[in-house]
Amino acid sequence: MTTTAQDNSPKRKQRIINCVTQLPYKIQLGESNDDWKISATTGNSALYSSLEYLQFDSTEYEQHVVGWTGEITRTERSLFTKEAKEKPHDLDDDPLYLTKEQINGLTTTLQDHMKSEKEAKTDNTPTTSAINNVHPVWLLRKNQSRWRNYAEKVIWPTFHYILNPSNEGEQEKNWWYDYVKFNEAYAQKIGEVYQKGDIIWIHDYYLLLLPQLLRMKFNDESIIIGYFHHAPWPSNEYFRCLPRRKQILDGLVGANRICFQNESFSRHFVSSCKRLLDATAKKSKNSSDNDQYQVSVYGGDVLVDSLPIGVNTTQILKDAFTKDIDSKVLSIKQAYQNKKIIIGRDRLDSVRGVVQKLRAFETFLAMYPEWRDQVVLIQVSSPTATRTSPQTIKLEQQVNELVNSINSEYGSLNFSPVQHYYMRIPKDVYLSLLRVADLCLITSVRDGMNTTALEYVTVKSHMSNFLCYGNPLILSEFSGSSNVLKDAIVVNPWDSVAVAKSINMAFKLDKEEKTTLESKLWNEVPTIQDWTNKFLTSIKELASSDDDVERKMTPALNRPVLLENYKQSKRRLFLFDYDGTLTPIVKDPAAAIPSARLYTILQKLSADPHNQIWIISGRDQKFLNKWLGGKLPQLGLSAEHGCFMKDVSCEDWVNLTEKVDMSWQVRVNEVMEEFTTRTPGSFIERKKVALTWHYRRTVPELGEFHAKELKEKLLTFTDDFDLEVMDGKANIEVRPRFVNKGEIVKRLVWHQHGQPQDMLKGISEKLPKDEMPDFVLCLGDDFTDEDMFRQLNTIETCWKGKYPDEKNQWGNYGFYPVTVGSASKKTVAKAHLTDPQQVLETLGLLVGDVSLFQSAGTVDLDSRGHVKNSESSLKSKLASKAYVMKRSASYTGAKV
Ligand SMILES: O=P(O)(O)OC[C@H]1O[C@H](O[C@H]2O[C@H](CO)[C@@H](O)[C@H](O)[C@H]2O)[C@H](O)[C@@H](O)[C@@H]1O
Ligand SMILES: [Mg+2]
Repeated sequence: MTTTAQDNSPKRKQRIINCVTQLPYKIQLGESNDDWKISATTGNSALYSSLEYLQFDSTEYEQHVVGWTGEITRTERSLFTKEAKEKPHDLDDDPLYLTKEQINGLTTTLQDHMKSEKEAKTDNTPTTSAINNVHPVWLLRKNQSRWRNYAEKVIWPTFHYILNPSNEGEQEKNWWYDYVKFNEAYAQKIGEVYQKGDIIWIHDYYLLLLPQLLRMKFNDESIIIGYFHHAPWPSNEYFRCLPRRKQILDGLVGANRICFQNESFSRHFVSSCKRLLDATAKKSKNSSDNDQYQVSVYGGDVLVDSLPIGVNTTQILKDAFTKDIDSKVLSIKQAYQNKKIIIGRDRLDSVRGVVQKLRAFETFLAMYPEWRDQVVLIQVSSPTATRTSPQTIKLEQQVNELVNSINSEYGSLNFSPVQHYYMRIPKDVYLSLLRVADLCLITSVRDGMNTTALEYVTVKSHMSNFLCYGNPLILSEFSGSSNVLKDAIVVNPWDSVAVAKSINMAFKLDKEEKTTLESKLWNEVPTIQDWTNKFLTSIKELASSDDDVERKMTPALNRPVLLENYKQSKRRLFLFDYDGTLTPIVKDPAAAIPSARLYTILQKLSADPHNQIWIISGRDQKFLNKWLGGKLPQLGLSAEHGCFMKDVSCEDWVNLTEKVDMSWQVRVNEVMEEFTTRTPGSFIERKKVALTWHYRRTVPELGEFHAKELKEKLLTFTDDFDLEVMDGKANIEVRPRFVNKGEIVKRLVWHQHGQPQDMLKGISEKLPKDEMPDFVLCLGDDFTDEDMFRQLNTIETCWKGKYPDEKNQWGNYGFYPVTVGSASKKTVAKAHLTDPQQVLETLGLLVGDVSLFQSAGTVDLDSRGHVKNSESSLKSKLASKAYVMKRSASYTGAKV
């Protein structure tokens, strides 16, 4: 009998790679080249407290934080250096050319900072191990805020129901390219950090492309990616206004789980997937009894649900009830003796509802004269990054006018009912305001989750010595937090009268009523610990359940790699299916004709003597001749799923089924006729060899039902004739079994590139490899195209055995079998493109019509966001060297 030894080794912690838009630090360069100043950033308090929790308190997880450094600036004092005095403007837009040593030094400073934070949290117990889990994403290009433009100026407004007047102009296009690069820089950094088994957790709308990018990069089915969307998700009516809506959804659905702040945001998201990506979704309930959806589309089997973010209630209470804050509260109380205090703290942007709040307060003073002189509204509005934009300036003016008009109407020489502070306030002042408030008023017209509301309820849950326990909260129904704090006094901020009435009602609540309200509300505040653990637990469950289910996700085609390989190859073969690949599927087969764009691209591709292009279609010769052969004679054509072939620059077709008995056509036609009569809208397409029964124009349920029946009937006799009955896209097609698209592919690859074909001769596997194609892009949407992909895979396996040392720099032979359609579809292709539009974009990229950053791939970038080793990267490197020399000279006083 054997006994198993007990495993006493410490359990390995689950590694989490947490990807945030910006590291939780503000980074500044001081007097000298290595004088880094690190301080905490403001904003995103809930997310950063989750990072802190994972970093310092969680015993289950080992966290690695990947984030952009944010704009690296100079400290105020360093502006007074000799150089700064001489050339003040130079330093203002200092592009911060950093040397490798400086980058390493800064990384160490960040790690050390994290280490000392940990020591402070753990009561100064020195941390023995180094903390190597901050991984900065470097993007040091001039105008560092460029990386924010698309997210903040295009996505953010749309997600908050603000439509930009313009569509895709040049400027917006450049913003988009920077957005793509921003995401790519993350993919690259994660590539350096990732270990098999890690969970990748991505946060918010700056990183919407990252999930799919990671899938492309790792090409590893077991990789687990979770995404949490902190902002609101708009209804499809708004979302679909984004010119890049498809790319955005495509990027996102690379995740295994996509989670929102509440059910309506997840519902909107699913609706966008259904409408824009033709997704299907199954709805059920998750363990918290919230709606969850199993979305099948690009990246099939994506779990979509909601989990409202929380706050660190323990820490808030610890920070809010200190002696120092007691005295601050007292002084505020004294300043407004015998007055009720309403507080508000919002960012000053158009969706936080500061204007609505002021209007409601004005209405309140007008409607209830008894409260005049008895109430003060302390409104702290913090400036946003867009402070200098015309919209924010206009908003600022509007707010100032309202404040002045309320104060002049209802104030006096020694009292102003509105105290407006347009500034960021320190945490202790903020906590003092929460404590001192008799009422908190939140009137945002749209937000994801308003953490002020959660923090206020937390502070009011504490039996404070200033008798403000349970003071009420008025909360906008448009705020994400109203889905959580269901027992707040919920108002419509657009209805000033209703808000005014609610303020009056709130002031009249007696102690008991307040206590009841607060005790309910307090139970509704989610904690950050809970939120973090719930999110990660469900992601882990997803990871383990995936082991049981046979699930395969085909990554999106890595277009930058394709482009690079294309450029470096000399014998290129293109194998294109037609319907559903080069043209979108339409109701009438005769209407699916090539677009002008397709012609241009095919013309450009075939103009390159290194390229050979073949269209391998289920269509008949007549159709292909008319629309492709006649107009682009330089293409090779194959009709009826491989029954016929016409070589490049040749006029004659070869019939590969010449010797086949066609008597079956009569019988098949009879059966199809019978079904056509029974199914209104259906029709038969009679080709030279194949017969196709189409039911796209029928009542869908009836068409599908009869298609199934027809197939069963045909299968009863087609074996006798060695025929194949194929389920196409809303069609049933019958043709001889021995021909298929794969046979054509075999013939074309095992062939001396560029030489005429002898269609009736067999293939030779003895050809030298350097005479055969070194780049094959094969695209198809249907299951008949799987034969082509399978054939390419077989040839690749064969070459692996024959030419193990002749792979290219990407570790393959330049074969790209790519399916057009969803990532979840069963396929033997190695990658997918979503639809014919993406196909044209990809081919456009190869012929130079489309920018590399039109959509995401996985491009290696240098630390300044240029494509590695590109011309701009080299130029920037030289400029950087010169700049660094100049700078060190100015520090040492030397002349350059
Ligand atoms: O191999 P392909 O080039 O993709 O051709 C496959 C079949 O395509 C055509 O039918 C399909 O496209 C039509 C136009 O979009 C659509 O109306 C129909 O429902 C689809 O099944 C064509 O008519 C068939 O002959 C091809 O076999
Ligand atoms: Mg097709």
